[in-house]
Formats: sequence, C-alpha cells, structure tokens
Amino acid sequence: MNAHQSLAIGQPIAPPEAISPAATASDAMVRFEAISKTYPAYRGKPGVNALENIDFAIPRGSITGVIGRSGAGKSSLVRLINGLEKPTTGRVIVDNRDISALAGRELRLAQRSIGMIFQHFNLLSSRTAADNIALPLEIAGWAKADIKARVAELLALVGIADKHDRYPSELSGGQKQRVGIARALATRPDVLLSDEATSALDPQTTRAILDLLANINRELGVTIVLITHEMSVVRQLAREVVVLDAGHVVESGHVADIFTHPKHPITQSFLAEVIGDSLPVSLASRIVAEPAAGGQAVIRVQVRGAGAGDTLVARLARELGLDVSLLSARIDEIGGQHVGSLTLGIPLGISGGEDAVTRTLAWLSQYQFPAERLGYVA
Ligand SMILES: Nc1ncnc2c1ncn2[C@@H]1O[C@H](COP(=O)(O)OP(=O)(O)OP(=O)(O)O)[C@@H](O)[C@H]1O
Repeated sequence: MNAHQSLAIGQPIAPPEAISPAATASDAMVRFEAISKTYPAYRGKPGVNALENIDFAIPRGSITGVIGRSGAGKSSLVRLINGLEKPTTGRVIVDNRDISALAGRELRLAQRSIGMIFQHFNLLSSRTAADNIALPLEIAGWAKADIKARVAELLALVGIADKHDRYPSELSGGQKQRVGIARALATRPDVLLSDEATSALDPQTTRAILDLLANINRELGVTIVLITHEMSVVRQLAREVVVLDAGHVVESGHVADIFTHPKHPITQSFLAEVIGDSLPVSLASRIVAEPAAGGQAVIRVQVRGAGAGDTLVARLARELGLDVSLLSARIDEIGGQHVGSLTLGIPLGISGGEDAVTRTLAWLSQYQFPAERLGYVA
C-alpha cells in the first residue's frame, strides 16, 4: 500500500493541469493559437495590448469559465471567438475552422453556430418574446411555419412557454435572460458565449439561469464559454477555468484543482471573495501574528474528494500523538468534486515551541494536502 492508498480522507490533490495541452487536438471546440490583440492608437489615445500570447483550448462539450477583472481582456477574447474582432497575430479555430480568416457570407454562416447572451439581454423592445427569438431564424431565411414550431420549442426549453406574446418591458430580468438564451439557441449553435449573463440578476435568479445553462449543456451538448468577473459563477457552473489578467492567461485548469491549488495572486484574490475561504468572524478576530506560550498555531488545510477531511483530524492526532483541535470546517461541491478547507489548532509547547507545528506541516506535505499557517490563537 502506498502513502496515498492508506488515506481514508479523500484524494490527495494532483497538481493543476493546464487546459491547453490536453485539449489542443481535435477535441477542442475553440482553440486560441498564439493570439495577440492590439487596438491601435486613436485620436491621441495610446494603443492597447488587450491580449498577448494567448494559447489555450476550450474542450468540446465543456462549460469553461473565463474570469478576469475589468479590462483583463475577456470581451476581446469573446469577440475573437465569434469573429466580431480579428486577432492582430495568431488564429482562432472554432470547430476546426479558422474563424479569424473568414469574412462576408462565410463568416455570417459560421456565426450561426455561435450563440451569445449578454448582461443586459439586448432584446428588441418592440418585439414580443416569441418575435425576439424568431429574429435569427428570419435572418437565416427559415420558412414561417418552421419558425413558429421552433420558437414554441425554444420557449418551452427555457421554461417560459406562457410568455410567448409578452414584450420585454412585461418580463422580469430572469425571464428576459431566458428569452435571450432561447434566441441564442435558435439556430442550434455548437457554442454558446455568455458575456456576464447573470451580472444584472439577483442571486436566486442567477442560480436558476445557471441551472438552465447546465441543463442546456447536458442535454444539447452545447459548449458554453462563460465570461465573468465572479468566482461564484465559475464555481456554480464551470468544470474548466481560465484566469485572465492584463491580457495574459495566468492560470488555467480544472475548477476543482484551481480552487484547491490557486497559484497566481489574482486567482487567490478571486477565491478569497467566495465564502468557502472565509473564516468564522469569531475565529478570524482571535488570530494574531505572534505565538503565545500554551496557545495554538492555526493551520488551514485544503482537502478534496468524497469524504474529504472526514478522518484527517483523527489521523493526525493518532499518528503524531497530538491534541489537534478542529477550529472550523467547510466542504463545498465545486466542479463536481467535494472541495473544502479545515482550520486546525495545533498546540504550541509550554514555552511557545513549534515542534508540533513543524511535524504537522511535514505530515500534511507528505500526504500532499496544501496547508498554510494563518497565525496563532491564545
Ligand atoms: N475597441 C476598442 N478600442 C480600444 N481599446 C479597447 C477596445 N476594446 C477594448 N479595449 C481595451 O482593451 C482592454 C481589454 O478590454 P476588454 O473589454 O476586452 O476587457 P474586459 O475584461 O472585458 O473588461 P470589462 O470586464 O470591463 O468589460 C482594455 O484596456 C480596454 O480599454
């Protein structure tokens, strides 16, 4: 039995694996190859390098989150996927075709297989829900009877069959986004681009729309690219994530890996914003920087896998002969995996000695549990 098999406390955490190399073959739905995008200087404003050295692939059938702060380059990336912008260098391959090389009718045809939904829905206020959904089909030259049947199907798919004749002003934000999703799916696209599609919605409606997108991905097999500045959206929906910062991909991989193993400070700061990382106020307020004789060191351990963390405290106590306390614990389901963090109190020696802390950190490292020392409590 090796060290890993002997653990009853969930899987040790594998190092995060970049999306790019794994999905560069034909299983990629979208592939960025050596992309850069520079907006030229204009009327005295300097040029902007919005994207530099972008090389990654979005697996076919995946839900991939692209997260970044304002100005990171997310919208530029999306506009490259649907051919609204051309790269300055490199190629964007969508479904094995170089969309960056297409123009005119060819580009318009390719764009029919790429749907898009927006933060502010972008519905025509003068058209009913049904007529908004019909629009791309009219443009594509569908027959009237076929449009009618398809629109009815789409309204049912997004759960608003009864809103057929309603105008956007008569719909809630969530209902408007359902119309937007139905319109985006009208021409049966292979890719659905979501540009901050839930940013204008309350948390409950956001949850419902993200659930709808998950169903669409599962049932129709549509690849979803989720542009967002919120890690909570990535956590709820995506399996893969790409972190953009100042035009560069700083980290990418499976969501569960990135959540347990964030490397880049920008990823760490996104993660700090989601509740899983926060400590109970009563504990956080007691943590100090200096050890106190007879107190405890506070260690946070990341755990992952079914039963994650269940027996970690007991094993540590037994194997190291320590009086370990569990100060707080949180387990979430992220990217389809159980991921969590345990905050442990490790006793200091009578004179504040750290021998037990050193042994605990070595033990955790041996079993590949990422751990950090948060400070000390009396
Ligand atoms: N058409 C344009 N012309 C000039 N500069 C642009 C243009 N579009 C974007 N930029 C610049 O490129 C950079 C990246 O912008 P982009 O909109 O892609 O970022 P973003 O991550 O989507 O930001 P936000 O979340 O604020 O929408 C920014 O510095 C932006 O000012």
